[in-house]
Amino acid sequence: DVPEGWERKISRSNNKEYFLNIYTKESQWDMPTAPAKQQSATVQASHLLVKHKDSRRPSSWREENITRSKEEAIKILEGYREQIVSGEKQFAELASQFSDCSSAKRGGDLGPFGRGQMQKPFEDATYSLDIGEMSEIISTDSGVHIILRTA
Ligand SMILES: N=C(N)NCCC[C@H](NC(=O)[C@@H]1CCC/C1=C\[C@H](COP(=O)(O)O)NC(=O)[C@@H](N)Cc1ccccc1)C(N)=O
Repeated sequence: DVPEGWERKISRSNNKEYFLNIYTKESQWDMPTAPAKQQSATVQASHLLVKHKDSRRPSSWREENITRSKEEAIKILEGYREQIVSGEKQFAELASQFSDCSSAKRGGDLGPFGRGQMQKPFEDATYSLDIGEMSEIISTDSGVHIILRTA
């Protein structure tokens, strides 16, 4: 039968058998060969990035040549963070309007990612958030970010 922690399911879309990890709710087509992991290897997050003149790439879909200082970027981001915390604005609304990352087109959503994919300060901040929690302002070579962990 299936190793511990897995459940055999039938896909409603193609009637094929698949396997569900009962802990992480992740699913896979292949027959599992080991007991189900109790922690998901990936996380999902959205972010709002404000770049500055010292960013590794001081340019974005919003602004061809970004010249603001890092201090200015932090002040701007603090303003957005306050609007989100107060409930005045939704994270995705501000990210889609103001984020200097191409993920702005998806309300800031970066999709799922595992360790080793994002810059370390970004990865560590995301992994230390609970699902639904928003980070303080964090700094990477890309600029300054606020992160909302979504999965
Ligand atoms: N899903 C992935 N693995 N994509 C590769 C991520 C590379 C990674 N990126 C970062 O760590 C920072 C934090 C989040 C976004 C980001 C930077 C930049 C913006 O900064 P810039 O590079 O101009 O300095 N946005 C991106 O990369 C976007 N493709 C992210 C994205 C956009 C739309 C959909 C999915 C992902 C890195 N190791 O540099």
